[in-house]
Amino acid sequence: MEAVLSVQSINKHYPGFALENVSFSLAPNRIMGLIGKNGAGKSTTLKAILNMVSPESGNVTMFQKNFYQYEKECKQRIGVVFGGIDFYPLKKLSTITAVTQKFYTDWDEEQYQKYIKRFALNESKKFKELSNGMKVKYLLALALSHHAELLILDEPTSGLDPVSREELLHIFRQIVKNEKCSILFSTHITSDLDRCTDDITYIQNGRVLQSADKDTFLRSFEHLKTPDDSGPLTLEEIMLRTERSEWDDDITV
Ligand SMILES: Nc1ncnc2c1ncn2[C@@H]1O[C@H](COP(=O)(O)OP(=O)(O)OP(=O)(O)O)[C@@H](O)[C@H]1O
Repeated sequence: MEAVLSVQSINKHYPGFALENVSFSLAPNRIMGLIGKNGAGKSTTLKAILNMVSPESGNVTMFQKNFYQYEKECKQRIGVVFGGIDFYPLKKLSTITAVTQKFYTDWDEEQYQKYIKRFALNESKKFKELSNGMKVKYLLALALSHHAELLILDEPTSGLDPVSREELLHIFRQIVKNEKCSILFSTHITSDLDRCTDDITYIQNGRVLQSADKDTFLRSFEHLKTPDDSGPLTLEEIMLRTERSEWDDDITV
């Protein structure tokens, strides 16, 4: 099946950091987790995909179209949530929603009201009056209310309590099952991936270390097992051991 998102050899340089030849693809109705330690390049990858930062080279194909050429058209079909963006802090949620819904031709008010209720959000509050978790939930409600076929989410679960996180992961699974939608989200929380993802892309120092379906991904790190490990390694163990071997290398240099 044709990928909904194909990222091809993206390069982006900052002083002291570079995304190098970042490539991966996401098939329809799949959830992909983007993992990597702090500063590995997860947000920069998502921003480069969305042209929020301009990559020096590389390409992004979304819905079989060149995203950079058909950006406006593609953006109608996606939902995007980035943490830490306090847009319109002094505006009430109802006002922000009124502006947002004008942008989307496929806005679904019933769906929006369903999520507002489910997330227990008060639309008469100002954006800055929301807690971090509530901000994420509100932005998700907006993203989920125009029948997006692809959600791109930067650490959507990081500000959430365990109950809300569980609920959100459940919603992700429901969306992918019931609607024509794929999800790409970055996270630090490896248990999110255990519970929810089909595919995993691991970024280390701006490069894709591995990108595959979860089983293939886990198998490809079996070399990190020691004789003391009876079962398969967890994702947390894989990350810890991969990053630790880097520290060991640093020490011997
Ligand atoms: N606008 C910018 N100018 C210069 N350097 C930047 C800029 N944005 C990001 N960087 C650098 O790029 C690197 C990757 O940052 P990025 O935010 O993509 O990492 P991340 O994997 O999302 O990290 P975290 O898990 O901490 O959010 C970091 O070294 C960061 O300092």
